[in-house]
Amino acid sequence: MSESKRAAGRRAAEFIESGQTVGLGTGSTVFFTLERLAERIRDEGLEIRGVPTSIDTETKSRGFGIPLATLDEVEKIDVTVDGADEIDGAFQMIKGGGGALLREKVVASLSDRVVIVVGADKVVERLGSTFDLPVEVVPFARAVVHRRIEAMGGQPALRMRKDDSSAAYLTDNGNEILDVHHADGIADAAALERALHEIPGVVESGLFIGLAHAMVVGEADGSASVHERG
Ligand SMILES: O=C(CO)[C@H](O)[C@H](O)COP(=O)(O)O
Repeated sequence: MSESKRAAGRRAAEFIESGQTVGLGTGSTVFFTLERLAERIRDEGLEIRGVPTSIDTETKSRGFGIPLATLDEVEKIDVTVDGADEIDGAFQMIKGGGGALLREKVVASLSDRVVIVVGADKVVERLGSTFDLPVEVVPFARAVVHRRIEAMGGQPALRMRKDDSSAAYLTDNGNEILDVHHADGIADAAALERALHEIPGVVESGLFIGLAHAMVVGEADGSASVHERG
């Protein structure tokens, strides 16, 4: 599993060129991109500035010595490398397993090119078949959003912290996440995305439609293949 993530993450770092502003996604696959970018900065003098999509990525990037910028300091992003929880043949994705979906979507929307790095197990025929859809919600409205999503046929579950505090997980933005199960998967991701955004209290959904330009798929044998969206 981590060998496929490593292969994809490191391969994507090879596409980055000096002078670029680079969106830095979140997760265990992107970790390997950060690792390889740090090597290239050290060994080749690669000059980039990274825009992190989470506090976790910011911390890791600083540890690797990658120069960083905030969205206040950049007008656009040349290329973003990010992971996904599922991606289908049309390059539609479920993201947000790591809770960073809102910042990830903002950064992706500002990027000329978005490269998704995944292990082969993340490529699916139908979104929602292996992973529940994260939806970021304002805590005040959580119960209302929960009921609205249930009425739409989803089965939401409040994401909890992984310690024993019995407290709800909070995103970097102070919001909560409902992980929504769809028993038969998601038939029409674009329609669901539109419907979710019509619910007051929904901050963002983990459906990423039309945002990815390429995907790098890593395999357990350490190889990786690059696929461009048609
Ligand atoms: O969307 C994300 C975080 O919000 C991640 O990109 C996604 O969860 C994939 O993570 P990993 O590379 O650890 O499997």
